[in-house]
Amino acid sequence: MLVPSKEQIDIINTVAPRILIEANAGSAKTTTAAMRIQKLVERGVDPAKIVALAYSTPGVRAYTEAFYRIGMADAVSSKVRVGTVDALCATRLKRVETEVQDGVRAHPVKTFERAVQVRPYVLQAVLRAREASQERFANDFSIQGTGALSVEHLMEEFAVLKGTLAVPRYGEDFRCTPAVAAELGTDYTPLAVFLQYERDRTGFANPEGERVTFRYPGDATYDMARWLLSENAPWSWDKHPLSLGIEAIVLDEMHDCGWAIFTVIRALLEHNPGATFLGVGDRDQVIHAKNGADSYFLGPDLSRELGEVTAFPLTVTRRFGPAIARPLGVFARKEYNTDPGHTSNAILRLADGPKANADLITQLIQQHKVDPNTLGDDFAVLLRHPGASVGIEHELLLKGMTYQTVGFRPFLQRPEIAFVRMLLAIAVDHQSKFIAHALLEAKQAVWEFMGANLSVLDAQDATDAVIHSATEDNFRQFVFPDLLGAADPETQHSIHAALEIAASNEASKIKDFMDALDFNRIGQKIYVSEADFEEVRYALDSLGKVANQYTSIDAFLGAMNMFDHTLRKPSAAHRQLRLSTIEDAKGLEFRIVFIPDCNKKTFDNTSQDERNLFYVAASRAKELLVMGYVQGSESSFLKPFRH
Ligand SMILES: Nc1ncnc2c1ncn2[C@@H]1O[C@H](COP(=O)(O)OP(=O)(O)OP(=O)(O)O)[C@@H](O)[C@H]1O
Repeated sequence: MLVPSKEQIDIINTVAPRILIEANAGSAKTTTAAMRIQKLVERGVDPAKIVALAYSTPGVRAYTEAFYRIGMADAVSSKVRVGTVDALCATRLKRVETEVQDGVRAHPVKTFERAVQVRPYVLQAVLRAREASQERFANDFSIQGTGALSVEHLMEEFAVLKGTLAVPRYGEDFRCTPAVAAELGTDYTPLAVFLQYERDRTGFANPEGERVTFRYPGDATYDMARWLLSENAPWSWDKHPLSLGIEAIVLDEMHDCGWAIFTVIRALLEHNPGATFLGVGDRDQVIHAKNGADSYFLGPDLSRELGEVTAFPLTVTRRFGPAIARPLGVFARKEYNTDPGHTSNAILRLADGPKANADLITQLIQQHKVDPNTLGDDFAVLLRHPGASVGIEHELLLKGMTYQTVGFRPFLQRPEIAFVRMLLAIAVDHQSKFIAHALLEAKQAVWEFMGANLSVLDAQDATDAVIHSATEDNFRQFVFPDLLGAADPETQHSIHAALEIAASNEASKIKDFMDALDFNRIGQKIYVSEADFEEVRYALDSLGKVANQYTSIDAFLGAMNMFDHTLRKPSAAHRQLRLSTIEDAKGLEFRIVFIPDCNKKTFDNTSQDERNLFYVAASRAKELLVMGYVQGSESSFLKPFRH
């Protein structure tokens, strides 16, 4: 059981209605928030009337772990309404939207999780916005052609426009002009496409009022926030969706809060009179700046927005000792106090390539006597790029070690890898079969990468049905040739060429096979974000290196099928080594943290986001932080850890 410090006791007991804590990573912010929730319950507040919100899913997990750490009874922790702000908004809006009106129940709004699902809508909006701009701003509309190559950039702009709530906050005078776009910090083209996309998404032109067709992550918060600011909200004021009888609102990851989230929080406070507020954050952990996060909300102006806010300090880092805190403080240029009795260690280790990284992982597990039963909770490998995981995963499998991936799929479940495996299997007529799950993923991947009609909204459903039902033999013999026949001539050409090369069954030809496949061109049609595409290129490149280690393509495919069996055996997460993205480790902590590839190429010091990602990763370790690097290529971020 944790004994609260004097600073924590002050926070737990204060009667101040609005509280803000800005403090370093590991300084017990989430734990203190959990302690305060516990105290409120002891004082008689119904746990079901407490909402504990976070920006991200890992932030939500951090609450659960903090509840456990402080020994909160299950009967209490299971009642507290824990979730992301976006999930809360989605649930509340669903209530409004599926309400029976005039005897008719409205259709539920679709939820899209993947960029590829909204891509056709973005492309459609590009066409329509260009048409609409012909009259007055034809010269300012900069996207030529279909806009396929601009989708990534457009979606980034959309995320900022939504997170900052820029358009609804502009007021009545808003017009879509180059001048207004500049005022909002964007350009005319993305603004025009954004407005069109939103019109299509929300059914804005519908005379009976808006009818939202789909939501992408962040949209529920955006819809809730913009309706809160408008006079045409789809709810009546006596049935306000945020009027929940809540008595306390806690917001973790407040550093990721932008105007959209803030507007929802402010409305929650307004519509739940008497509810107290506790916000916690650390501005060095902003890794979602591109979604409109604004450190304004951690500053003194918060009082202007919410009424008097009392700031409380948490000045001592509890997670790790001086050996990690001192260099981390130098890195983040801030003071880092620790408990001097807390021993921890930060070390740099040479590790060049997947085998060296996998060897280091197993060595660390042995040296530090990590209990196999709690491996997943005690040891985390935090990756800047999931694509970098392919080689490491393969080496771990060769050692007979299984693992879990957090924030990305295991390499054999990556669509681009499933696609390549299926093509290779067809090329060499490989006889050992895909296991059921892997087969479905491979068939879907082939369709996705070869689907000629991605911009047709309904095509996916129809094709999905065919693909679901095809056996592997049927798929290879009939569906695949059909898909190939329907693909564009360039795709046909590159796939034919690639299949011909792979037919030799020589593993050394894999590189030529990949080149012929020309994934750069195929992928351009699929990936919305250049960063995603980079990951995919990296993953395929690594797969090529993996395949090269086998005597033939046949042998490689056989091994992959075997690994599929091993990996898909159910096993408890806490027993499996955790390979996680840094984003997905936010708010969490582990006894040992290993950050591979702390090289210039991986952490290149180009943006604040990049620095903050390293800060988040390095501040997750309780006892031992290990940073791997390649001689002569190390990132400048390691400097403070050298002395
Ligand atoms: N009173 C206490 N005594 C000892 N350890 C404590 C105390 N309070 C918190 N801790 C420990 O401090 C560590 C960090 O806590 P927590 O995760 O709440 O920090 P945080 O500030 O939310 O971190 P981050 O911003 O990195 O997510 C945890 O291991 C927790 O158990």
